Amino acid sequence: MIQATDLTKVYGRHRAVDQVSFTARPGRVTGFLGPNGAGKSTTMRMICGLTLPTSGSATVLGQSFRDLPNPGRHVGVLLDASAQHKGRTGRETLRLACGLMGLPPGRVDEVLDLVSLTPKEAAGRTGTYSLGMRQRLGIALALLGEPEVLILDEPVNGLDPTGIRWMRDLLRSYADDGGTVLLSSHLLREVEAVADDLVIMGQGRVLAQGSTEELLAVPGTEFTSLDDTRLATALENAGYDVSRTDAGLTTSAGSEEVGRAALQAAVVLVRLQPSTSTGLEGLFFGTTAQTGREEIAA
Ligand SMILES: Nc1ncnc2c1ncn2[C@@H]1O[C@H](COP(=O)(O)OP(=O)(O)OP(=O)(O)O)[C@@H](O)[C@H]1O
Repeated sequence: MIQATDLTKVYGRHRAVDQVSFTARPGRVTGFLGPNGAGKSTTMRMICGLTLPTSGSATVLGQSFRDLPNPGRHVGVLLDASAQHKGRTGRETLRLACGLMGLPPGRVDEVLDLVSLTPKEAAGRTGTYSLGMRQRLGIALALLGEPEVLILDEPVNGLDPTGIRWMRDLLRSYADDGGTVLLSSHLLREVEAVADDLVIMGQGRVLAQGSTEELLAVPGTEFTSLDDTRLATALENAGYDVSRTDAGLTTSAGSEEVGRAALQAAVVLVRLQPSTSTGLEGLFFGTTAQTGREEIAA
């Protein structure tokens, strides 16, 4: 469990993170989303005790990160995949971390296998690694101590499609086994595919949070008819909102009300169905439109 309570970070006159509160629960993947500069990394760094909050607090497994004894055994952290010593090999990096955490050296081969780094790759210096290989090593380090909580900042950056699928399966089974995952990413569709809960940030604040299902559910009805203008007017006159989408018209009215309005207006309905989700992309761009940042790739 991760609990952030009113976390705030002010740099000079800039409120990088402004009263951010959320809970990431065990058994669930919590997706942490927001455009560049929204404050995701700063929030994660405060949770991990690497950046001191201006105000507010965060706990991991009920304690502040800094108070956790042997934190690597409880919390696996990947904040910057490039942070490793470039002159060391992947295997040396893991062996060193094993020693620090008091783990048997055999654990190195287990995690190398888990993240699919070959013995040859593990023998190479991390300075020569591709971004994808660095991410895999970062994940190996995070998983090394078999922690109950994972905090991962952009872990799929640099991974190829197979790697992205692998990461999704890994996080899913980790959460299904009772682990807590906090995952930030710009890859919206990936987050949509794996996250049970979402926290969406913009300009340092939480703009929306809740279960993915709940946040993506769009109430209302989609329809097409032989006279959309006439039917839309009938629905608007009855007090419902109507908007045009690529697929036809969407209204806040339920199916039955649309059917009745079509009957009264003598319009033939061609298609009538509950609104399908606009997807995370729609929610994301909708909730962060005010920030004016649109460079997030799907
Ligand atoms: N050490 C620092 N000193 C001053 N400003 C900082 C510092 N670290 C972050 N910021 C600012 O805080 C804001 C939030 O940055 P942060 O890196 O947390 O955002 P982010 O959501 O992780 O963005 P990205 O997706 O681009 O990584 C930005 O405006 C950034 O410039």
